[in-house]
Formats: sequence, structure tokens, C-alpha cells
Amino acid sequence: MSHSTQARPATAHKGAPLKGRVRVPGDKSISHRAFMFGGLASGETRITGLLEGEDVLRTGEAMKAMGAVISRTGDEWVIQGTGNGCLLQPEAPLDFGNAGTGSRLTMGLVGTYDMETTFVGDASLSKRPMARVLDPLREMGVQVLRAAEGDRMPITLRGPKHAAPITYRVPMASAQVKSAVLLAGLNTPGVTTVLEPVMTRDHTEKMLRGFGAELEVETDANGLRTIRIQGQGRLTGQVIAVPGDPSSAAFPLVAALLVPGSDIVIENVLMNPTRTGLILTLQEMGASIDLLDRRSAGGEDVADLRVRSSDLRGVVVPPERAPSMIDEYPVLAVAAAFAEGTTVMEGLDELRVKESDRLAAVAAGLKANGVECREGEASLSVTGQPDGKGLGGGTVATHLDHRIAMAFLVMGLAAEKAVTVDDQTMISTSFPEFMDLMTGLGAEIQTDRAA
Ligand SMILES: O=C(O)C1=C[C@@H](OP(=O)(O)O)[C@@H](O)[C@H](O)C1
Ligand SMILES: C=C(OP(=O)(O)O)C(=O)O
Repeated sequence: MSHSTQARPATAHKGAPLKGRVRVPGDKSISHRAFMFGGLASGETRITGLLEGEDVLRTGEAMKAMGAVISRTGDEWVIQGTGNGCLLQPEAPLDFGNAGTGSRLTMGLVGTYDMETTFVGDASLSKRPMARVLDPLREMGVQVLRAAEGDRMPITLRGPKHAAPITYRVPMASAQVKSAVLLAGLNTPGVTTVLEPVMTRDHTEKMLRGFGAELEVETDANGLRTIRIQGQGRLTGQVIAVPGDPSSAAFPLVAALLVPGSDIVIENVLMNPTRTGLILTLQEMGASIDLLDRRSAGGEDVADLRVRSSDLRGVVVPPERAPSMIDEYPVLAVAAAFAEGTTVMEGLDELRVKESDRLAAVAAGLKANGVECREGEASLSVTGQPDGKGLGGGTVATHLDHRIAMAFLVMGLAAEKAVTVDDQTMISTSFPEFMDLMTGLGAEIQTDRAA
């Protein structure tokens, strides 16, 4: 298992303005799905721009363990898929490391196969709730042979001889749960239906269609989405260019807003409307973010983002916006720490079950660095200090959570005193180039000796 590696702290200091043009790595959600659907389809899938973060690479390893042939040639990843309905029983447990998306989607993907599959993960993933995926799978006939208390990993699934299609209303705003049910439907005869009351990222729907699945979506007047997938259809290999991840772009973006005199461009960022809540919120706060050269690439909207340092003011972020910026709250809270007035964020219940309890981790990190904030059950309010005076000087506990580490390193670039995070190793799960990219823009971040 990977994360027995020693913790490596890092410290960020206030310094010169950030300048330059950068590209962030490929979108994590699309990269996971590209490996999965390519591994399942008939024929060859070729992927450029794939995120080569640990989370995604583990999905690739899992697909290999079930029969896909995956190789990297130059900048391209090439997959020979197993062909529809032909996944093989893996010989060893599938180790998903830190990745909720990889593990939950794969449970859906393989759960309805007539085979036994074991899922393991690191200390963070082993604490995360899996009942949200196991419950609908049970309804489809999947047996959970083993699970730790409260339906947590390690988990062993045994697929049924004949899976049954279901209609499932997703009880929380979660693209992972929606996707797991749709993927289970792929190997189930008949039509599997997912009802989604609150729209979440739609990469599964879009990409499955692109691979040739028979999938239809209807949205009613109240915004309820009905997604129907015809089981046992045929997926065919595709050519995929993965756009830059807006959830990774968020870190250099907020850093450039906060460090006076900064002016940067982040190229080729995914602008799918289910992912742009942070940009909208920051613009409401007064951020100078220009979307340059908006274009369509591989069925997705992308743009180059020009970001200039800006004076921010506090806003109220409505709960219904949460799904479109769910992974961006830690760095938004950091932006709010430098805004005039108070920023109120609501509808954050899902933050409690990410790689860490992000609501608690963010509040503790802000307090350790002199920021006034209040943590509610599912809300956070942060009162800012526009010039960063008096802020910083603390060490933040990251709890194996990449986004907590990156968010607080961004804070250190603008606070009066340096900010230290207790461990930067997890950053490689989603953004291995983070340190190089940030220091290339002029940021002062030092890696400290192993703790
Ligand atoms: O489907 C996906 O690719 C993801 C969905 C989100 O999780 P939830 O579905 O748990 O909200 C998000 O936090 C995660 O980083 C990626
Ligand atoms: C929540 C995240 O990922 P996952 O659920 O895939 O671990 C994230 O990347 O912020």
C-alpha cells in the first residue's frame, strides 16, 4: 500500500507576484472514466491529456487486473478493452489507495458480474461510507460478502447470476452514486433508471453516450433528471482528449487573485457548467477572471482563464451551488479569508465524507492561522482580512487530504506569516505537478524535512 510513506511537511511564504501561462493536468473525473469505459469497450481507446495522478493510475491498474491491456506510448495512453461483458475476476484485491471515485464507480462497474471482487484502500478511504453504493447494488442482486463495520472497506462483492434492473432515486447529491448505479446497469438486462433530484457532474452520462451506450436523460420542470440506460449494449473504443481539471486550476487561480500584482493564464480548463461554481462565486466576490477563447473540444466546453489579483468581498454562496464546486470549498474558504466582510457557505453536508471531514479540517486550519470562522453542521462562515495582516503562522493538519494541503499552501502565499501543512505527499493523488507549477509561477513553497 502506498501511503505508508513518511509525511512530508511543506511551507508557503508570501512573495513576489505570480506571473506566467500554465496548463493544469487533465480532469480527474474524465480520466477515471476514460480508463474504465476504455477498459470495458470493444477495440482500442486512445487518451491524451490523462491525469497521471495516483488515484487515476489505480483505476488503470484495476482495469488491467480485470483483463484490459493498457500502455503509454509518448503522450498517449492506449487501451485494448476487454469487450463488453467480458471483465475477468481479479486475482488479488483491487487497491484504490485514496480514491473515492475510482473505488465507488468500479464497485458499480463490476458488482453485477458473476464473480468475486475485493476492494481495499488507504486509511482515509477505509473510513469513507460505501453504503451509498452498496445499497442500490444489493437491490440489483449483488451480495456483500464482507465489509468492515458500517459498510466500509475492505469490501468483497459477489455478483449475481442474473442482475435485476432497478429504478433508484439518488438520496444525496453525488455523481459517484449516480454513476455507480448507471455502470451497474451496463451489465444488467433491461433498463436501469436513476432519478437525480439535484444535478451533479454529468461526465458519466456524456462519456457513456460517446462510447455508444443507449442512454437517455429527461429533465422535468422541477429539475428532476431521469436517466435511463439500456443494459448489455455495446461500447466501442474512442479517442479522448482530456481537458484541464477545473478543480486543480482552482489553486493557482485563487493564488493569483490573492497575491498582489499577479497576472496569470491557465490554459485549456474544462468549463462544463456542472463544474464552474467556484468561478461564478469568485466573480461575484469581485475576482478578475476572464474566460478567453471559449471553445468546444471533444464534446466539452473549455477556455483559457486569465486571472489578475483582485480585491474580494464576502458573499453568500447558496446551497444549490454546492454540487458544481464541491471539491473547491477548501480553497474558496481560503479566498474568503482575504475578502472584505463575511462569506457564508451553505449546503456542505457532503464535505464531511470526503478524504477528510473537510468542514472540520478547513475550520481548524483557518483558526490555526488566525482567521475568524464559524463551523456549522453543514455550513461555514469566514470573515476576511483583506491585506492578510496577522494571518498565517500556523501548521495545518491535512488528514491524508490533498485538497486541504493545496488550499493552505495557497493561503501561505498571501498571509503575513508563513503557513505550514503537515504533509504534502497526498497532493500526488490529483495534482502531481502542483509544486513545480506553483513555483514556476513564482510562488515560494519549501518542502520541509520528513516529519
Ligand atoms: O464523480 C466524480 O468524478 C466525482 C464526484 C464528487 O464526489 P461525490 O459524488 O461523492 O460528490 C467529487 O467530490 C469527486 O472528486 C469526483
Ligand atoms: C473528493 C475527492 O475525490 P474522491 O472522492 O475521488 O476521493 C476530491 O478529489 O476532492
